[in-house]
Amino acid sequence: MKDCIRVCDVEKYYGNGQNITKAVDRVSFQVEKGEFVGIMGASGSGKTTLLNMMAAIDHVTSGHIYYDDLDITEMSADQLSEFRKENLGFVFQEYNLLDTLTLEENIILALTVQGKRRKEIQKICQDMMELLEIEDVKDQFPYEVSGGQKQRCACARAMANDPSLLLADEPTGALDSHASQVLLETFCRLNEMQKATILMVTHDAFSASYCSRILFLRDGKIFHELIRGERNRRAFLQEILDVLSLMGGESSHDTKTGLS
Ligand SMILES: Nc1ncnc2c1ncn2[C@@H]1O[C@H](COP(=O)(O)OP(=O)(O)OP(=O)(O)O)[C@@H](O)[C@H]1O
Repeated sequence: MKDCIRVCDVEKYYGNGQNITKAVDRVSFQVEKGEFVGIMGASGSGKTTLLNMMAAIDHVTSGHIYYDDLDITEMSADQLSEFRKENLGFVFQEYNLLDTLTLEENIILALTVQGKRRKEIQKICQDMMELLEIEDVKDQFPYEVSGGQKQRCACARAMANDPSLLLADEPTGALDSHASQVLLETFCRLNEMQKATILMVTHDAFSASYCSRILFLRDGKIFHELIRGERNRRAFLQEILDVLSLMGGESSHDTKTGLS
C-alpha cells in the first residue's frame, strides 16, 4: 500500500508540428492515502488524460509521477504492467466485465491473476461481495443484472487486490440516479472502511459532492481546488456549482440526481 502519490509538473502533448494539443499543462498536486479526490472540468479539459497518466496507461510528455518514492514515468512497459496489477484498481463507465463469467467469477478472475491461494481468494471475494451488496446476484451473468449491480461488481473486482489507488473515470456515467447514489455511497464506504484512496473523474457536480477534495481543470491546468472539510454534502454541492458557474456554466448537475 502506497501512502502518497505526487504529480509533479506533468505535461502531456498530443500530435506534433502545427498540430499540437496541450492536453495537460504543468500540473502538480498530491494525493494522500485515504483521500477521495474528484477531478472536474469541461469536456476536453484534460481529466481523462491526467487520470490515464496516473494509471500508467498513458505516458507523460514531461514531469514525474511518484507513488511514494517510485517514479512511474521512469518505468519500462513490463514494470508498468506489473505496477498496475499490484497497485491500481480501475472502474470505468462501461463496467468492463466479462460476459461469459458470473459476477463472482469476474471478481475471482482478478484475484487469480494475482496468484493468491484458493482459500484466500474465496474469503476476499466473499468479503467484497458483502461490502458491495451484490452477494444475492453473484451467480448471475453481467447481462442478467442491472447497471448499478454491474458497476458495484466492477468496484469489487477493482478493490479485491487492495490497490493503493482506485481510479474511476465517469463511474456513474451510465447509471440512473438511484444506482449512481448507491455507487457513490459505496465509494464513501470503501473510503471510510477500507481506507481506500480514490481518484474519480466526473463532470457531474452531484457525484463530485461525495468527494473530500476536488480539483477543477481548465485548459489542462488546475484552475481551482475545493476541500469539503466539515461541511455537509449539500453545502459542498452548492460550492461546486458556484465554481463551475465561475468557470463558464459547464455544470452538468442535471436532473438525474437530486439531493437527499
Ligand atoms: N489520443 C489523443 N490524440 C490526440 N488528442 C487527444 C487524445 N486524447 C485526448 N486528446 C485531446 O486532449 C485534450 C484533453 O482530452 P481529455 O480526454 O483528457 O479531456 P476530458 O476532460 O477527459 O474530456 P471529456 O470530459 O470529454 O472526456 C482534448 O483536447 C482532446 O481532444
